[in-house]
Amino acid sequence: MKEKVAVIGAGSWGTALAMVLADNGHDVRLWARRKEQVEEMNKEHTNTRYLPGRVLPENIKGYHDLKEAVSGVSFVLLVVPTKAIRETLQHMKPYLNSEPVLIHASKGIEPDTLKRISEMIEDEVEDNLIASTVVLSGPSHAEEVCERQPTSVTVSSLDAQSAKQAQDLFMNKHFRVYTNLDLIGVELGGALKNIIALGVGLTDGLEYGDNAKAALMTRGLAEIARLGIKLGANPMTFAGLSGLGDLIVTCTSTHSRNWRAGNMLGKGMDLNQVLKEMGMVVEGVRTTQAAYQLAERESVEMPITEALYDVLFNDRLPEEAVERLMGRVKKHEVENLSFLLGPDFQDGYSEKTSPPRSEDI
Ligand SMILES: NC(=O)C1=CN([C@@H]2O[C@H](COP(=O)(O)OP(=O)(O)OC[C@H]3O[C@@H](n4cnc5c(N)ncnc54)[C@H](OP(=O)(O)O)[C@@H]3O)[C@@H](O)[C@H]2O)C=CC1
Ligand SMILES: O=C(CO)COP(=O)(O)O
Repeated sequence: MKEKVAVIGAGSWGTALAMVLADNGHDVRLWARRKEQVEEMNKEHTNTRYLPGRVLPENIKGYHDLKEAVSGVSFVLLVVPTKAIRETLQHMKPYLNSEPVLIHASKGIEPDTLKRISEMIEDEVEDNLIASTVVLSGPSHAEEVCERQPTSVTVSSLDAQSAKQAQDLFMNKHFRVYTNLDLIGVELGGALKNIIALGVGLTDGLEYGDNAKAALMTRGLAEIARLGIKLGANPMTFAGLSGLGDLIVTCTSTHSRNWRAGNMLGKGMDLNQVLKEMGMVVEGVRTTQAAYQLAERESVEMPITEALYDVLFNDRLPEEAVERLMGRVKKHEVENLSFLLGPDFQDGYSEKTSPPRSEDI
């Protein structure tokens, strides 16, 4: 069925997702805050700043007026950086009269409030729109999606029907969409993997090898899952597209903004210089701050996040951070899974000792 969809945010990801929706025959309104960008999209059918060399299908129309963009639509897809989510929702709120399904595709956690994006949405919109909020996440670089390269993602909502509606809206032969009802896990996986990608970029910049990369990704996933489980996520979600899948793509692809930013840091540039050079959002920086605070609040050990926090915000040298990570007190690798496998679960560490508690690891 042909739907009216407003895509709010015409950066690389908003534009690539608008192209998927346009391929599916929907009537797509792509909102950008800069008038000249909207003019370019409508006259030249391009978005040269964010997706150079790509031609936008005719059924994507650029909008500068937020009211016009969202009036009468069935779906609103929010794809602005996390730091712009609240402000954008506040501007949009008076015009959401058609009770659209709100989908977001942004990946971050807000520092200080420590809220996920669906929780920020809950703060900012009318009650009738909250339950049907959907997140779209997974391994999906805009640069490949707009080339119609095979891509698989996950949509999640507290409302199964809304997740299915989002699945139907996006699914096509290049873009496969799974549903997962673990909203917490899907949002956390997408946000927290950016921290690890920054770290991997950084070690690549320092010219450490593949062993370091594999270790960071594996132990990174362990600490993501540790925090996620404490916050109520389903552990299995972290083995899925929005967990392991997104971690792999972000840590191993030169498309990744987080990996590239980390790489520049590892080569010795300072953070402000790096962010200026990128000219695109590097969500992992603010999310490192948020995750550091969350780990403290929840008493969850997140050594990689803490090490990166020190490099980003406390002027610690990257080499020193790596040295500290390598020199941590001896640990057992496997988390205490007795909460999943029952109290008799044995981890094989020692016959005499009980399995370590997650906070010991
Ligand atoms: N790029 C990707 O491949 C993927 C990105 N994501 C996520 O999508 C989200 C958006 O990222 P992405 O598209 O890459 O970002 P980009 O840096 O490519 O674009 C950011 C967009 O947001 C706009 N913007 C910035 N600040 C504001 C504001 N205060 N109010 C309104 N609009 C604003 C920018 O407008 P302007 O040009 O005027 O500054 C621009 O259109 C992020 O959370 C990211 O993690 C998720 C999956 C894949
Ligand atoms: O989330 C992404 C891919 O799934 C995009 O990651 P970057 O923001 O690091 O480019």
